[in-house]
Amino acid sequence: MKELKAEIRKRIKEKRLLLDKTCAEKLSIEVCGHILNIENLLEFSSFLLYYPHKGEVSLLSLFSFLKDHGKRVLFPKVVGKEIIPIEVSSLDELSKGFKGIFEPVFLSKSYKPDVVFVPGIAFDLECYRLGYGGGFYDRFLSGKDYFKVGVCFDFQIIDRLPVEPFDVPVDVVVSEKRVIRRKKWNS
Ligand SMILES: Nc1nc2c(c(=O)[nH]1)N(C=O)[C@@H](CNc1ccc(C(=O)N[C@@H](CCC(=O)O)C(=O)O)cc1)CN2
Ligand SMILES: Nc1ncnc2c1ncn2[C@@H]1O[C@H](COP(=O)(O)OP(=O)(O)OP(=O)(O)O)[C@@H](O)[C@H]1O
Repeated sequence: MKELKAEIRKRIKEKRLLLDKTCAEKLSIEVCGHILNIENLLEFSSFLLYYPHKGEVSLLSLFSFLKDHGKRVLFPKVVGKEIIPIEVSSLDELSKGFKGIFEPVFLSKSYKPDVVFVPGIAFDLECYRLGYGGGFYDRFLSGKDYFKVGVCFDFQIIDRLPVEPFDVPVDVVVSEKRVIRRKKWNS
């Protein structure tokens, strides 16, 4: 299982590095457009974004949109093995933290998000996710009722990922081409 996950991580990370910056920016704007079209999304009031790292989809264009609509915007801060969501009023409040990813400087203003945008190396058609392997998001999401939006470029979606008991699927996966909702057994 571990080897299979590692092999998929390597393959997709290589593809992601091939994407040029201009193209990634254009596709990121398309992904943000699909996100804003998710039904009822703007009825939620607090949103956990992430700062793009190593070729991830950038959601930074959503930052001012959400602020202008009176929403609380949070960014993850890594403390030990945990992710702490911290409110950010301006992107100037971020500086390089864990693995060189921009994160809030101060450990203040931690709030519970309603919506969590989840970065990933790969997602599958059942909305399972593969991350860097630290288990940060698995731990953060387990047992919580956040509305979870997986965010990626379309080439990061594969048919089926190997799944372990602690893996937490997202409610919807959004790429520039697709919006995939997780099927619920009871609906
Ligand atoms: N934008 C973003 N923020 C995030 C995550 C994420 O995946 N993306 N995380 C999700 O968990 C947490 C941080 N975890 C991370 C774990 C590993 C690496 C990383 O770059 N790993 C290198 C390994 C080499 C090295 O040691 O630098 C890599 O895989 O290339 C990044 C973030 C919280 N914040
Ligand atoms: N709910 C949890 N509680 C405790 N440990 C966990 C939990 N979820 C995952 N882990 C640990 O994290 C390790 C990595 O998990 P996994 O390979 O699924 O990471 P990932 O989802 O790819 O990474 P990330 O979430 O950091 O992007 C697992 O081997 C497991 O030991």
